[in-house]
Amino acid sequence: MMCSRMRFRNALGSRLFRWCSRDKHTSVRKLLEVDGISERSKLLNKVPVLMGYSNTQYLMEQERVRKESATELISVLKEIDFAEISAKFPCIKFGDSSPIELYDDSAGPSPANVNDLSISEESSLITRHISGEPAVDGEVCPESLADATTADGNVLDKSKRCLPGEPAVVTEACPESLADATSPDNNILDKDIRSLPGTTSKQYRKLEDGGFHTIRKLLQHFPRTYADLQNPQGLIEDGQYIMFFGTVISSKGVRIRSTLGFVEVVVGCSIVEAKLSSSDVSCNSGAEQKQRIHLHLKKFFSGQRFSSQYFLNCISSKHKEGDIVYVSGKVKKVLSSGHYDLKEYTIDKLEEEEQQSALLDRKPYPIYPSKAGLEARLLGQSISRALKMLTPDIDPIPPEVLTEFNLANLFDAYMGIHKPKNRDEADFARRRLIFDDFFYLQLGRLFQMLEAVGTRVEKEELLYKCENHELNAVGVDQWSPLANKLLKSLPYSLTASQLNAVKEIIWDLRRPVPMNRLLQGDVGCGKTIVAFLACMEVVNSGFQAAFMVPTEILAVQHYEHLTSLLEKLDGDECKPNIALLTGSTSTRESRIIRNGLKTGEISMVIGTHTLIADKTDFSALRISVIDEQQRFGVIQRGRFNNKLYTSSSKLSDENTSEDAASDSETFMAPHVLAMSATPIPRTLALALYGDMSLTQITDLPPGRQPIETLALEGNDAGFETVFQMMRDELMDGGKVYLVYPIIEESEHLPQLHAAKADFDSIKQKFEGYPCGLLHGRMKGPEKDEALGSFRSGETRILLATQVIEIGVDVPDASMMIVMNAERFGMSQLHQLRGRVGRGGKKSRCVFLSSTSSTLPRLKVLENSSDGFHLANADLVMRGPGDLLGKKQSGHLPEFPIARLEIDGSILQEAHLAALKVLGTSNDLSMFPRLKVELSMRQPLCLLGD
Ligand SMILES: Nc1ncnc2c1ncn2[C@@H]1O[C@H](COP(=O)(O)OP(=O)(O)OP(=O)(O)O)[C@@H](O)[C@H]1O
Repeated sequence: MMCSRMRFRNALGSRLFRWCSRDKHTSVRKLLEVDGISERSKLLNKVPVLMGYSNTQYLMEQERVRKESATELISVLKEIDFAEISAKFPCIKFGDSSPIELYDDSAGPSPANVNDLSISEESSLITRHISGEPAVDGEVCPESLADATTADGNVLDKSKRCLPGEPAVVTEACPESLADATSPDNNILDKDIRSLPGTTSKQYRKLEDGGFHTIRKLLQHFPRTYADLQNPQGLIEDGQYIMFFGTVISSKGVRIRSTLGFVEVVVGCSIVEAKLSSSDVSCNSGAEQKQRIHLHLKKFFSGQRFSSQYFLNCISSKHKEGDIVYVSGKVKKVLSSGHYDLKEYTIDKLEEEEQQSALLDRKPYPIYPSKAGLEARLLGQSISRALKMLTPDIDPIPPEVLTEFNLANLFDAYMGIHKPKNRDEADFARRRLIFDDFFYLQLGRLFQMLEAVGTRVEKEELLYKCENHELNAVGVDQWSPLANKLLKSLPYSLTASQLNAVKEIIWDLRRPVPMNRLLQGDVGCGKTIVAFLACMEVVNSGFQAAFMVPTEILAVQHYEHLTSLLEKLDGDECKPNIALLTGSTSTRESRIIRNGLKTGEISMVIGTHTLIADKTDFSALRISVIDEQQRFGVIQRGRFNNKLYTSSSKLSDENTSEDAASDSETFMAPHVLAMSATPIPRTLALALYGDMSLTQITDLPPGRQPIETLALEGNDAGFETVFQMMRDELMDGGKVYLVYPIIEESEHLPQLHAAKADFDSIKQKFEGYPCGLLHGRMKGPEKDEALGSFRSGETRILLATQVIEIGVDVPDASMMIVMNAERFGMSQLHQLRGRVGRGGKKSRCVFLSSTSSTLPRLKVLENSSDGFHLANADLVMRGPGDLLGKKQSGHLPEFPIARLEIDGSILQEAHLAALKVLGTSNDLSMFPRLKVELSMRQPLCLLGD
């Protein structure tokens, strides 16, 4: 019964809509007369408007899609017996609110005049808008809804209408600050794409499929480049996509038959046909010959309604004779000469006269990157419409910041990037938008830091220290006794930047929030000792330290290094218990070590990935050091960071008071010190590790001699030279690394030298100098043995693969030869080169390339030993993706417009601006719009309330 009623209503609804669109239908006439409206055109206009749509077409499309859901809803509502519910559940009160008034009387008949279906649909439309739901297919957000009144009488002001997911919609429910913050202007950008005017439901769907769900998304689809609008020179060929400037000669609508018509705009423009050569006697030499051509822009319309002469005239009247326009599209020659059809065209009118004359020369025309197969035309049109929605006060950044940093207002920036008058304007706009990318990243990070600090004074102090970096330090005299002892026992003095790094890190360790710091420095600058000192600081306080490295070789090396340093300390009582845990550690030994970590007997562990295994538990882990952190995936780093310590029972030492441990710290996540020798330019590091503090070691230990670098072609002569150099080095008491790209020879890559294959021949060639072999396929102990022998001098030549690239430290190794060096990236070669020159002996490094064509790239390394310089060169040459490798670049924040390699200075400014804003208002309460914007862009940021 109910089903048949629903079917009937559905049918009635669709019939009504069909009637509405039909000419001269007698039933419609009757219906109109009943309602006192006697003209079809009036009905056609009234019905959709009453229902909240701008015209009949939208209404019909919407009706088709929503037919089922809307009608079902209405039926269900009608089936509800309110009287019965009231009787059963007295606590439920049905309000007697007045009907929802959408329009005042002057705007049209009262809703009572509208048939049942449309009232209900209208109500449901309002309900959806009130609840923040986006419009459904075909709905064009009715402007009149802006002033709608909710059922309980609250004014649903357009300015207070919140977006889905925002805290409140109705004025009363909005917290004050957010009510201000969500002012209409602030919200325009995050409006649903379906609020874009003049767009059909099909177009909405296309835009949504392309990922353009909001106006912001659309506006942030920036031009890839700009084309100079100049008429083409030379021959125009069929199928070319060309832009033209010209004047509208005519625009007319032609009705072909009752259901088909077209509008044709004819644009005349002059093109330079050819540059005549000086040999052409009839003309001035080099003169340009202009030709007048006509472009025919045709658009077809089908259907009775759209092929009416009236409709076609309306469309054609948009373009007036004499209008100066720029058009673009695919040209197709037609029969008469000088005439072309323009397909898939866009046509834009130049608005003002001065503009026209200025722009006739050169107006940058935005070329958008394609996305999800969307036609350029739809994208361009939609962006233009979105721009029209903007108001000049959309900018959440305070004007004083804009002035100080010489930035365009956000409104101008969007206008300037999409519709620039000239290149300068586009550049200025771009600068502002890049600034935004960086600014919110910095603001979020600093905001989070401040949130973790208690009082206002502390916050201000923190901000001050962020501005004045050198103040975040703990003097050596305040370090823990263990750290101090280790420092004093070192056979060398720390360099200035090593010392500053330790001071900065210890300052962080004393704070009640987990440190998240990146320690960066060039190869061989001495990061390891800095991390050891930080570990000793927490170990001294009764906590544990974990040191994770990417390879076993490195773990063993660090373990041996640290234990040998600790052996030299006076007094046994304070010596911490250090363990080594790698994949090669025997099961029995691993069990003992894990147990020791769990009970707290072991204070520090050095190891590989085994440290993040589930079964490794700590009693009181306070610092996690991740060496060569770029070698670990983000997930692995996260797992390591998340090893929360579970007990504070180890806080036995009296020094705990100095560490200011409080109850709240008991379950604090460990401090994280990540280290990297891949010299990432500061700008890139800031962006990549936006949430990390950065410490850089900028100097090398004293006495280091620059490594002499040579790039040679690996032909016979090249090899002869290199082997002679090697002989000299060995005779001089040096040690030599021979680095190979592969272990064994490969049929597929015959040009590559292989470590194993060369072993015997090198042994023969350098008789008397023992050789060793080291590669990734060897077992842990074999590797240790090979490296140990080389370190001790038992072997003088080590044939190795790139396993030695990271961290291997044999201070008296003095020469390196890299075979097929072109196979390695620049930063990688720089890392490899860093394995020599780590002691006082003058060292040499030779890069052999397979072909002469790859030599120039290697020659760059001859001239620079500065890792940061090389990384910058690499960054500019290859971009951040290649420089960082897959693992890291995949986690670069997405910047819609900024290019890290060239926009570094703006990042620095954005950092200063963020400090300034937070200095004015620590919790951003004075800048509510900024706060809302930040939460939109960085939802993970803890934004207080
Ligand atoms: N201040 C210093 N003075 C003299 N030698 C130092 C100093 N600091 C560290 N060293 C020594 O320099 C060598 C390189 O140090 P370390 O292994 O810590 O470098 P690193 O920064 O980790 O380099 P890599 O990235 O190549 O691993 C070591 O032999 C270390 O003992």
